[in-house]
Order: sequence, then structure tokens, then C-alpha cells
Amino acid sequence: MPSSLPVLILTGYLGSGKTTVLNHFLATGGARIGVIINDFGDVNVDAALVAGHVAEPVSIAGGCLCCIEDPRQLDDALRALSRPSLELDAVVIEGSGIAEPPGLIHMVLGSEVRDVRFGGLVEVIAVARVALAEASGWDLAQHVKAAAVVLLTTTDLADPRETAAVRERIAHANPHALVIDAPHGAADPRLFFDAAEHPVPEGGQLALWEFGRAPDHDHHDHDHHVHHRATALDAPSVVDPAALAELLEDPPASVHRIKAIVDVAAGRGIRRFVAHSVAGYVSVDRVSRPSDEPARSRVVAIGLECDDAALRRRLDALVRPDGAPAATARELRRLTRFV
Ligand SMILES: Nc1nc2c(ncn2[C@@H]2O[C@H](COP(=O)(O)OP(=O)(O)OP(=O)(O)O)[C@@H](O)[C@H]2O)c(=O)[nH]1
Repeated sequence: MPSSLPVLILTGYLGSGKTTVLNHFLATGGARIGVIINDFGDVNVDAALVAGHVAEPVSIAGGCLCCIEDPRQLDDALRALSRPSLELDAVVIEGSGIAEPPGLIHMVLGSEVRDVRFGGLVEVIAVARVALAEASGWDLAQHVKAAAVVLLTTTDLADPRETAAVRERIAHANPHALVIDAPHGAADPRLFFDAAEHPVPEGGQLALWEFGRAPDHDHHDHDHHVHHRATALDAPSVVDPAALAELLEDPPASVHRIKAIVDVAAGRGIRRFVAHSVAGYVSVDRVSRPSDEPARSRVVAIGLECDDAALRRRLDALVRPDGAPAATARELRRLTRFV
């Protein structure tokens, strides 16, 4: 049995359910897990979303890990998490929604940190959103061929025939991957450790050594990164719930994904909400917030070649200025009807 620390990679297109899977794993796994979260935008909303489940997620924001110029950021994170005093059983890296698996695997294999090893790739696929992901340039075969485990989310929203067709395509691209339905991220956490024991599918379509080479940055995958853009808001203030509801429900056409952790002034208190919009599918959850914490609102919108200036204006317009009256019941209802 290898004694080094396995580093698992969790990938999947924007909004496929990676953070949901990771939180389920952290809540039910019973193991000591270190987490590294890479968000594409400057504001790492995902790190905040797993924070309740793990002592200290390490956040790498502001660019996709698989194409950052300086690999030291990842090595610094791996070095910090591999300290024997932490006694971790594994590290999970949640890639940004546009990361390409070969690039991430290459980075882990190329790590100069001793005592860590590549522990397998888990790909999350939102069955109900495959067509939209593909329209944005995501490539199913490219994503599953390096995976030891493929988790299928949103099977609750998809027609069973759609799920069967996706399964068939996965089996064709990588007959050795273990494919599991994981609606709302509900998968047996032991699967992650099985992936760590069989990091690359035996006889799979890509051998481990192929990932030892630097990915070709002239390759079209790199264009894929260039065309996606993230615009973020991180404001020490509350937001207008009706304006947020409108943005979530009716984002600019090119925006595929919005995620937000926002504070809203309601009555005499402040309420905190976590909101998601994935290709028009909106969810909002009320979450607890420490009552003595100052107001803070973070929103990230990601799209393909969006009109940055127009999106910036819409994000800035969410902010409710200091001293503005609390949200009216009607404004609040607009947002909480998604809850
Ligand atoms: N109906 C349904 N919703 C899901 C399922 N899995 C995830 N979601 C929802 O999809 C939204 C996005 O989920 P996340 O876990 O944040 O997705 P992600 O892949 O981490 O997103 P990015 O980091 O932006 O790429 C959230 O509103 C989830 O609650 C599922 O199986 N069914």
C-alpha cells in the first residue's frame, strides 16, 4: 500500500455539481480530507461554499489551474496540506468549471512536493445540461477518458432516455470508468478512495505517461479558456433581492453560470442567501450568518465572450447603498420564491 497522500481531482463543466458532490463527500466520508478549490473568477465563491464542511479550504482563484503560468501556487497548497501533523487521508482539488483534465493531471504529476501522488480523476457530468455544455465547447470524451469514476448529476431533471444515452457515450469514450448516478451529489464516498487505488483505468484510452507531458497550449482547449470570462462583484454591502432575482432568472444571453453568496437587509436584520443559476435553472437557499459579521455580497457571472461592460453594470446595480431602506416584502418575495 502506498503511504503517500493521494491527490484526487474533481472536474466537470460549469455548474455540473462539483461543489455539491464535494460537500456530500466531506459531510459523509468520515475521512480527513484537505481541499483545494480553484475558481475561474477573482472571487472564489466555491471555497466559501465548502468552508462549513472542512477546516480550511485552500483557495486558488483568478484563473484556471490547468493554464496558470506559475505551478508554485499548487505546490504551495499541496505542501501545506501534506504536513504530517494534519494527518490527512487525501486531498481533493476541485477544478474550475472550465479546467481540462489533462492539464490538471499534468500539474499534479509534475508537483515537486514529496509524499503526494496522483489519486485519480472524478468527473461530474450534469446529464440534463450536457447539450448546453457541448454548445459552449465542453467535450464529453475528452473529459471522461481520464476519469476513474464518472458521477452523473441532475438525473432527477433528465429523461431516463437522456441519461441512458449519456451513459452510452461515456462507455464508448472510456469503457473502464465506473459510472454512478449521483443526484444532488449523493454518491458513496468510498468511490473516491476506489478511484485513488485505480487512478487511471486499466487499459484505458490514455496511459498515465501521456499526462506527464505539458499540455499543448496552442491546442483548441486553450481557446476554450480564453473565450470564457468571469465578472465578479465582492462588495461590503447588502444587495437588492429583486435585482438579483432578475439577474439569476434572466441573465445576459452569453452568461451560462452565476453563483452568489449575498446579504439582504430584511426588516431589522440581515439575511444571507446562496444562489445559483445554471443555464437558466435557478436555486436560492437561505443560510445562517454570524449576526456580528459586517454585510458582504459576492457574485460571480461566467459566460462566453460576454459584454463585460454591460454585465459589470448589472452586477454593480445589485448593490444597495449604505443607508438605503431595507428590502420591501415584495422585493424579498421575488428572491425567496426560488427558496
Ligand atoms: N436538480 C438538481 N440540481 C443539482 C444537482 N446537482 C447539483 N445541482 C444544483 O446545481 C447548481 C450548481 O451546483 P454546484 O455544485 O455549485 O456546481 P459546480 O460544478 O460546483 O459549479 P461551478 O463551480 O460553477 O462549475 C446548484 O444549484 C446545485 O444545487 C442534481 O443532481 N439535481
